[in-house]
Amino acid sequence: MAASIPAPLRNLLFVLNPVSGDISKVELESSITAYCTERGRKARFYHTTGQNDLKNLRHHLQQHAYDAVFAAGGDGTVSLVAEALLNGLVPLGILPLGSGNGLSKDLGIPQDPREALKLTWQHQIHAIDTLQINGRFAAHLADLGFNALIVERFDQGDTRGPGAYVRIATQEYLSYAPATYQVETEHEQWEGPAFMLTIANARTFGSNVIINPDSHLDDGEFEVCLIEPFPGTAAPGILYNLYTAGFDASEYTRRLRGRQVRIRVPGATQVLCQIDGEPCQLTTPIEVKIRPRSLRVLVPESAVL
Ligand SMILES: Nc1ncnc2c1ncn2[C@@H]1O[C@H](COP(=O)(O)OP(=O)(O)OP(=O)(O)O)[C@@H](O)[C@H]1O
Repeated sequence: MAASIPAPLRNLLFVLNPVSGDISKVELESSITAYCTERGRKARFYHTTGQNDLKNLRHHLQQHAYDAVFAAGGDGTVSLVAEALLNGLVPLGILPLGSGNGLSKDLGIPQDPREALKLTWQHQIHAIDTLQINGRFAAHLADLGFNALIVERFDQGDTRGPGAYVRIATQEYLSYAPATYQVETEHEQWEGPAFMLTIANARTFGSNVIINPDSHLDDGEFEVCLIEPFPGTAAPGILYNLYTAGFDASEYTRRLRGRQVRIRVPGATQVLCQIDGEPCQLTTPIEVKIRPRSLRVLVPESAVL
């Protein structure tokens, strides 16, 4: 992946989600300010509210000039800031504060937010692909099927963290009824029932599940990763594969690749989806398109994407 040698980023905006992570945002703001001031950078802060954040952030970015905008929050905040910066020259930085932090992991960004602050003065800038899913923005991973259901239940629940996610997944697994999908790329077609179907721009979920090994964020294509219904006896092997970059090793998994994909769900006009960790309903057929190299991102100097 080609990287450009960046000019120093002096004027920085930090978009903070006050409710993500269990770190004090007051302390975080003062440590960011101190860190930036020591290095001749100017830090400003923008707080999300959970209401009209995209529209309001876009308006703010039209009124002010920044050299980089950092998302300080979980996957939802990262996706929000990424969408606001889409197709522009200003790069996205990430201070991971959520429970998953998927895109930051795929970009090789340190998971300690104070370590990630180094990106303000030591970084490479890369341009990565993003996706358009029924007109909605996606930077990382989206799902139909089982994982979308778990993300929705998790979102509705009071408890956070990996433990809550595993508990919900275990409860839902026993009664889950897979839907049938028809997937059509510009190269091939596939039809059948699927336990889950991941629309993958990236490689790894925040849970460290590697759903799309050997993929690249700037290759101008994305993958549809399918896990077909499997007997309980196959579950440990599939799980092992998912944590060891062996997605393709199972007879119950397959991947399709393309720049444009249409997904039909016979009998359903609306389906539950999760996009970058946020649940939503999508009208069928679902149309997915790649936006090649449409987002500039800050990554550590040592990162290999
Ligand atoms: N001030 C706020 N009050 C309530 N909700 C907010 C506020 N700001 C943002 N949100 C909501 O927070 C969600 C995004 O959260 P985010 O993903 O950043 O953190 P998280 O859920 O803790 O992390 P993760 O997605 O990694 O689990 C969005 O649904 C957004 O609408």
